[in-house]
Amino acid sequence: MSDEFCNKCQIYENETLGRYVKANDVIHAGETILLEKPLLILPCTGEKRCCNCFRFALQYCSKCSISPMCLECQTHSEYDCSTLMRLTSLPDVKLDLLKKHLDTYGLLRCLLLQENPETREHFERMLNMESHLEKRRNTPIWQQHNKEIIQPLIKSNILKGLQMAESINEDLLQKICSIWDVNSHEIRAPDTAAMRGLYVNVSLLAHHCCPNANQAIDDQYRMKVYANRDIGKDEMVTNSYTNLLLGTEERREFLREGKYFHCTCERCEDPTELGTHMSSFVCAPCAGKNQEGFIVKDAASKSWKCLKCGHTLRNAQVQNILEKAREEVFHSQDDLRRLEYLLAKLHTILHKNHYIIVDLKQNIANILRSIIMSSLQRPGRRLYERKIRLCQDLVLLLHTIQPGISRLKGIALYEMATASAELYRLRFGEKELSVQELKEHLGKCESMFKEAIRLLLHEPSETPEGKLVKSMMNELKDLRNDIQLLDQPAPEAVEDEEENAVEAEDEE
Ligand SMILES: C[S@@+](CC[C@H](N)C(=O)[O-])C[C@H]1O[C@@H](n2cnc3c(N)ncnc32)[C@H](O)[C@@H]1O
Repeated sequence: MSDEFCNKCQIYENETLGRYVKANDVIHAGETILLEKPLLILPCTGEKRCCNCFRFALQYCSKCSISPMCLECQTHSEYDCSTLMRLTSLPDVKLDLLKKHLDTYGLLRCLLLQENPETREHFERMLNMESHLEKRRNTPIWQQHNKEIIQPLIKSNILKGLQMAESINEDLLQKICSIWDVNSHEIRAPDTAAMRGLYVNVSLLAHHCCPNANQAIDDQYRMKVYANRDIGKDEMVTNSYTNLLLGTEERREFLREGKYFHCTCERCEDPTELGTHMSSFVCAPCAGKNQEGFIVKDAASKSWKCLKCGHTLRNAQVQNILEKAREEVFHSQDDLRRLEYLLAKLHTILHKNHYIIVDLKQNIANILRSIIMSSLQRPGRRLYERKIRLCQDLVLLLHTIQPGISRLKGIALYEMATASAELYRLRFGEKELSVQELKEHLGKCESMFKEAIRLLLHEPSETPEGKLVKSMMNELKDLRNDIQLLDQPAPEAVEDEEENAVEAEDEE
């Protein structure tokens, strides 16, 4: 454990969670809890990335003949290269089999941690991580790993040359694959695609669907974990293993399938998802009577029921509606008019915060962003108004599910501030706002900017969000200058005043 982590946190263990982490003392919002280097970085399943720089690999190392490399890198870890050179030159080693099954290389890299005296301790720490090996035994994922990774690696004969050859068996290899599935974190490759990193300490944090800690990865692939709100003494430190903008069933399914537990956090246990209704349906009978009723999944009976009138939906109906909605969203991608039409349609079936609606709105907001950014002329006011409304909806929702420091909220607020400032300038240009009104509105945008910066300030400086903060600070400066200029009298007003003064002097 790093010193900072040791001072701030303590590891506990119980039957439900396994190991988890609690705060030794109050950790304040924004405070760094942990900054950790990855134990190892691997590409995602089925991808071939340079083992040195992680760009896409187009060839293999000329020395060891097995490590994927890009066209620019010439070398990689000296220890790995010389060990692999020795292994690949053994008689009977089937290099083609290894190259055909790309993911064998990742597993081989894990075993090399044990070969190298300098990283042997890393190997032990990796093996000490949660694997859920027994829960996975003979499941489809077990069989897939066996077919695609483990058997090809064994049959390639390369393992026979390792010092630990005697202790390698199918269970050990399955265990390593499981550890990666349960504990690895998604990280951005240089081309912004996903890779996987293993972080020993970060992976001790338990999951929560409204976590109290955020994590971010810097340009050196270090993981920073910081408190997103004040964490009390002896409070559990939690992060999120899943996308927080999904509904309860989807989050739970992801956690059950990939992380082997049933989430019982307050958000998951509340059928209204803390009042956000991110999984609720509009009740048609209530709507017919001009009333507002929402159908939620009753936790005890597991049936879908309106909170107001008791009207029910069958599970099959719910699945059918969701499947169709998802399909329509998929087919409307990038088509603004179709997305808006679909949004209007789904609003009659799903709650305005339903996760499919939220996803649709984010799609629309992304399209509007690219229209605004690519326009040579200032886009029309309706576009800005739409953008602002979409950002407002998201910010309101995030206030509940990510009440503290939130990256998503910071970005949404920033986009709302820039679109609002543009809209007010446009309205001022059309003489709809007076100078005083424009000043007041821009003042509100300034507050939004400041809040957005506060929410993104703890992101490492070399991440896209960290870089955004820098440009936001410049934009904030410009906005403040604009507001100051509005305090100065307009040039015509100055001229009029000067003329009046001269006339007054002449009269005297
Ligand atoms: C990344 S590991 C966390 C560390 C792990 N508890 C250990 O002892 O190594 C993820 C595993 O922790 C457990 N876990 C994490 N959060 C949990 C939660 N909210 N409820 C139940 N189990 C949880 C699950 O077993 C999950 O597969």
